[in-house]
Amino acid sequence: MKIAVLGTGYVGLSTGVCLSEVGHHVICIDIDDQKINRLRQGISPIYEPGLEDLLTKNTAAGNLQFTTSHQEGIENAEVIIIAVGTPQRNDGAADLSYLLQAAKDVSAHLKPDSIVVIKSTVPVGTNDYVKSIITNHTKKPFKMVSNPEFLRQGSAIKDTMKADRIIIGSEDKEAALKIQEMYRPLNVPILMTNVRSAEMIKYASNAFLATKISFINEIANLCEAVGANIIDVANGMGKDKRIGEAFLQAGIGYGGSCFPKDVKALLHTAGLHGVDFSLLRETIAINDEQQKLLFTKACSRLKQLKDKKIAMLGLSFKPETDDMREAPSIKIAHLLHEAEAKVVAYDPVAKDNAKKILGDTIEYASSVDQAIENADAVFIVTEWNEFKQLDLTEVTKHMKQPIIFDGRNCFEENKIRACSKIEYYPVGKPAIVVGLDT
Ligand SMILES: NC(=O)C1=CN([C@@H]2O[C@H](COP(=O)(O)OP(=O)(O)OC[C@H]3O[C@@H](n4cnc5c(N)ncnc54)[C@H](O)[C@@H]3O)[C@@H](O)[C@H]2O)C=CC1
Ligand SMILES: O=C(O)[C@H]1O[C@H](OP(=O)(O)OP(=O)(O)OC[C@H]2O[C@@H](n3ccc(=O)[nH]c3=O)[C@H](O)[C@@H]2O)[C@H](O)[C@@H](O)[C@@H]1O
Repeated sequence: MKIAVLGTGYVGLSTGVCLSEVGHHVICIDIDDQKINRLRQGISPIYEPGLEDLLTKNTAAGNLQFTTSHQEGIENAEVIIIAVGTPQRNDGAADLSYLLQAAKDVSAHLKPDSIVVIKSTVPVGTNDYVKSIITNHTKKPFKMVSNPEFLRQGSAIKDTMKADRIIIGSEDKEAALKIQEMYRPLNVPILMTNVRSAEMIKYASNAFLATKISFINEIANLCEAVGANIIDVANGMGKDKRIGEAFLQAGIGYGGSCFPKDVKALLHTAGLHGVDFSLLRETIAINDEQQKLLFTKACSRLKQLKDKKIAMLGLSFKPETDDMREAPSIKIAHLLHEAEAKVVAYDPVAKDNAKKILGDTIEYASSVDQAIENADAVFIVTEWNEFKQLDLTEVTKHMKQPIIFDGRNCFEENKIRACSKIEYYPVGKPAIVVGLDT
């Protein structure tokens, strides 16, 4: 099948690469010529395990092309997948400006009877709106399908090739069947729905997962207050199949390019329709507080943060990505900066993106050792494997005070107790102090 994909972000690129891998002819279009130039050289503009290999392989095989020309990309495509960004507007609603421009780009070049697929996350009703825009710009017949995406950054290729489900929303049976056919080689369960249900499934899924995280974070805070252990509690809850083990990891709140914006967008949609979705307001409020947790704990332990050296380990919103969008590290760095602490951060891959947001409010180390040297405290912000494997005895030896605030519960109790001197503050578990009087 000949497929055009608009947008080479996480979603467009992963989709394009995976569809080419299963034998389709894919041309990816982006308005960013630097991205397209890099992609043509086989360089991925994002850090995503496994992506570059498939990119090089399928480009060499001639299944995968890149262009900045909408005409070149769209004019021969049977299926046109729109995967442009839908960021957050100031009022919480989804900003559809990229999508609307993409719709115009599509209408200018589509060939008759092609299928336009919206993969971007869009509020209920947007597919219908886009359909009316394309109809206003072209007389050529076309069909629309809503096909939201559920991949996670850091495992985008695996999530696409082995998805739990594919949602195909359309009022047109023939178009739905053609998209089902396009995905058949992936051998993934497919659910056909109407367009509005497909749009809602995406937001409901993200909002539910975000709420699950806020719930477990509140339970963790309560565990700390009553002396319970969140790891055991989450384990015990997760064994119940109705609850499930996934997304019960307590920490310092969710971040990323989607949960924060999608929860707010759903709340906005609810408001527009007179539904008071107060649960989502709480999900957001709990998350905002949770992102301050390490700072609050450090204030209460160290009293005065002015001129204290804090080593921040991790900047990206989660491991295996260099994405800094809505990362908890941003709020933490701002709070520490306001408190006049000296922050030295290390992240295996997110340094360049972090610099664009945090500038010189913090310093950037090029290794863990450099960050922790003479630090008054370490904040573990992202659970990179590199940090989980740290030798805590070595780490604490190089610090001014052996105090660790672990926002991601990276270490087992026996590893911490093996240190000769440490003060270790996890999330939702009792603090551990070894070899010190506090
Ligand atoms: N990042 C993720 O993990 C996931 C994102 N989504 C949703 O997918 C959509 C895309 O997200 P990302 O891939 O993260 O976006 P992104 O913002 O990283 O990339 C979007 C790309 O689209 C390009 N673009 C904008 N207008 C264009 C046009 N008219 N023609 C061609 N290219 C154009 C931009 O230059 C950019 O490279 C969003 O709606 C997002 O909510 C859904 C599931 C997962
Ligand atoms: O719509 C999207 O963009 C995507 O959003 C999330 O994917 P992603 O943002 O890549 O990352 P997640 O692995 O879901 O993590 C999101 C945030 O939640 C946090 N999290 C996750 C799981 C958990 O148990 N605890 C927890 O605090 C992570 O640290 C991270 O900050 C969803 O998991 C994807 O299904 C969805 O497609």
